[in-house]
Amino acid sequence: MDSEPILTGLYVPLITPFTDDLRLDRGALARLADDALAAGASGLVALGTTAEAAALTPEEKRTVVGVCAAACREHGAPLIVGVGTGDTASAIAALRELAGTGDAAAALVPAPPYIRPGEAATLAHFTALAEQGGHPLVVYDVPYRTGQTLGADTLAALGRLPGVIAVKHAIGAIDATTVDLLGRPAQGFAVLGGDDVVLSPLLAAGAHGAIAASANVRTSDFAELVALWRRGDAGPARRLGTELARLSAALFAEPNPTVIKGVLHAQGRIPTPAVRMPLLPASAGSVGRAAPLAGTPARHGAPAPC
Ligand SMILES: O=C(O)C1=N[C@H](C(=O)O)C[C@H](O)C1
Repeated sequence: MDSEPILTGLYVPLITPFTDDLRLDRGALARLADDALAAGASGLVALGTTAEAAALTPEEKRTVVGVCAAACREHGAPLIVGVGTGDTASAIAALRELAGTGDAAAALVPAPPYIRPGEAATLAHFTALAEQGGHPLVVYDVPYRTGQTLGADTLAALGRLPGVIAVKHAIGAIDATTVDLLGRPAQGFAVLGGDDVVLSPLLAAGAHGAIAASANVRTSDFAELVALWRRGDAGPARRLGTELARLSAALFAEPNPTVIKGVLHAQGRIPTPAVRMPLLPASAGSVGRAAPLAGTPARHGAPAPC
C-alpha cells in the first residue's frame, strides 16, 4: 500500500520584515507567521529565497528560525528551514546543527548553487546529506537559480533516498520531467510545486502541495486551491487557480520578494517594504498592479499602518 507523504498542503515561505533602518523586525515576523498558519497554511518555510536568507547574519537566521518555530509549535504545524551552502561538508554541518535544535520537520536544500557539479555528483551530494546530515530533506530543484538541471532519473533516485521526503519542483515550467516525476511517485515522497504561476496545473497533474511565496498574501485562497485539487474539485480549482496565477505573475514582475513586500506594506502588515541589497525595492507601478489582486488581509480588515 502507498504511504501518504509527510508533507502535503500549503507551505508559506515567509518574507523577512525589516525596520526603516533595515534591522530584522521580529514582532512583524511573528505576526506574519501566526497569520499564515491561522489562515490555513499547513506549515511555514523559514530562510527560503523569499526570506532574503543570503542577506541575513547567522544570528538573524537563528532568530528567524526561532520565531517561525514558536509559531509552528503553537499551531502544531511543521516548519521547513532553508539550508543553502555551496559544498557538501558545510551542508552536512548545517543540517546537523539544525537537527540539534529540534525546530524543523525538514530542511529545504538546493543543489549546490553556481558549482554545476553534474547530475551524478548532485545525487552523490544529496546521498551524503541524507546519510550524514541526520535531518529529513526536501530537495529544492530550481535550475534557473542553481545552474544545475536534474533529469527524471536523478529525481526518481533522489525520491528513493531514505530521508528525502519531498522535492520542491521549480524548474520554471511543467515539462516532460514533471510528467515523469509525477508518474512514478516513490512511497511517502511528496512533489511540492515551487513555481507559483504554474502551481494550479501542477496540482492538477498530481502534486501533493506547494511552497509558494505568493501565499504570503491571500494565504487562505492558496490553501483552498491546494485542497480543491487534492479532492479533485476541478471546476472551482481551475477558476481559483487562474485568478491566483494572475496574482503570482504580478507579484513576480520584479525579483522576489520585492513586490510581495511592497504589497504587504501597502496592506499595513509590515512596517516598510525595505529589502536588503543586492535587491532594490519594487517600483510603485509593480506594487500598484499587484495590490488590488492581493485583496485586503483578513486579519487587519483594511490597510492600516503597523
Ligand atoms: O523562498 C521560497 O521558498 C520560494 N522562492 C521562490 C523564488 O524566489 O524563486 C518562489 C517560490 O514561490 C518559493
